[in-house]
Amino acid sequence: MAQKYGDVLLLRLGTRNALVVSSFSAAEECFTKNDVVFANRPRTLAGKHLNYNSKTMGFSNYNDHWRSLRRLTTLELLSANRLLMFSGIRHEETKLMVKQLLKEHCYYSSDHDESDHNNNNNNNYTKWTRVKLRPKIVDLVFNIMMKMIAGKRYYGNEVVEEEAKQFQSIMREVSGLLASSNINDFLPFLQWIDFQGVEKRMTNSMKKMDSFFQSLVDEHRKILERAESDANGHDQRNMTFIDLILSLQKSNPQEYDDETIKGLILAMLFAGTDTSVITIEWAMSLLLNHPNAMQRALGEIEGNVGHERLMNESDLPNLNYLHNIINETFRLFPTVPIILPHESSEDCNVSGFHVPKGTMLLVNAWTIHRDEKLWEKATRFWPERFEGGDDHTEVGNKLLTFGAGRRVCPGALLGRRVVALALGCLIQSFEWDRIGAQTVDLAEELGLTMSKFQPLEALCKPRQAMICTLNKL
Ligand code: HEM
Repeated sequence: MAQKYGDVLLLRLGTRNALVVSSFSAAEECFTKNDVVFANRPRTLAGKHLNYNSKTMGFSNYNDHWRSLRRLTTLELLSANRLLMFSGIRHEETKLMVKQLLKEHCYYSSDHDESDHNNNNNNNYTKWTRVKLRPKIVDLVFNIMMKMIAGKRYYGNEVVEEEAKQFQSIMREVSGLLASSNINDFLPFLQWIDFQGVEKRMTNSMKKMDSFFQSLVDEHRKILERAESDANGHDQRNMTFIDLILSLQKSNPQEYDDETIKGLILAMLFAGTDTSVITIEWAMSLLLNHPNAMQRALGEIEGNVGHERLMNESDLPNLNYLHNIINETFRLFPTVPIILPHESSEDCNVSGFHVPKGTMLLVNAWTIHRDEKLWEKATRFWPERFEGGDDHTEVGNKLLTFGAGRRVCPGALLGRRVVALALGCLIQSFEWDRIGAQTVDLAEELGLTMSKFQPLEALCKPRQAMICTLNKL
């Protein structure tokens, strides 16, 4: 049964109600006036398994504990100060991605030999080559996350082969299962159809993942203990997220137990990787279809950074147009088109509707981001619309890319940095073009996250002005 009132739809799905919100004003009402009521997440099949115990940060069924876990995440792990400590990792990994692209996709022209290359002859690389960008970005983002979490890289070169293979296989398995359980999560009355199959496979995969994460925690615990018993008592390594929570565990073992650490690793990997990868791919696709915007972004980077070095995070505050491109990408292709479900903990009122306790809230960010009443020329890619403001301006606030209210994404700052750094370095280092005259197809793949249906393939070659710098990376 369904009741509709303006852009708000109340569905009764068996024992479950869902409130579907497609207007900014109704969404605002849910996340401001009713923020406390909608602070919980519903119990979903994926959530149940992405959940070590009732405490785990992330997706569902941890409603009693989310406040303390959010505090840990936002204040201890993903705060601006803490992120600054890890900026070296992000810079190093982005540099490695650029280096790898250069190695795999750039050739010497036939009339130059290796010595030209060594002499940094600027005419060496003249050929356009085809690049499948998504695998490169996946490697980059996973490596950044796992370096910050555990000090390990599992993709590309310089990895411990066996461990990396195991990690990659577990990630593939769990991602596949999460994708297959999504429809059941949104339409719970369908769960009986494949409930047994999906649930059984999920239990097995989660066991594998649990033991993998436990071995990481044990390894870090041993290293910390060894460092403490060392005569100097100095640990020379860079701290990782696991180390940071293990040190909190000492003073508060009940709050920060191993289950919490594993739950946090899991939440960060599943909430923080796909989302950033998808955004970078959409942004590059949009820029290929709008070469003038690409040119303007390049001009801004060249003006602020030059050609003598690869851009880094300290350049980001000067690159307004790059941020405008990213905001416009977030607007047109929000990675999480329907914001992760919230649930009402008591009866409330939204846009004149009586919403019963236990109703699942589904906010349609995709529709709101393309609402003509809210955005001038709403379907047009026009980064300039964000000019003269930042995310706290009126326009910026209409973006629901990271959700809103108490459960707003705690990784927004990190996500934005990773996207901006990767995109900026790709624009600065390489020339990009479409394959053929056709524009890049912007069809979307349906799912909990909204990736590009056709993975992006493009032509690339190093920028002449950057060759010297790139050869030195
Ligand atoms: C472009 C990048 C990203 C996008 C678009 C994105 C988007 C979102 C959205 C829409 C939500 C739901 C918010 C709500 O329900 O109101 C969310 C939640 C979450 N995100 Fe992100 N995210 C990104 C990056 C990250 C990163 C890098 C991390 C962590 C390392 C992260 C961790 C989380 C977690 C843990 C939650 C659940 C929060 C809770 O339930 O309280 N996200 N994200």
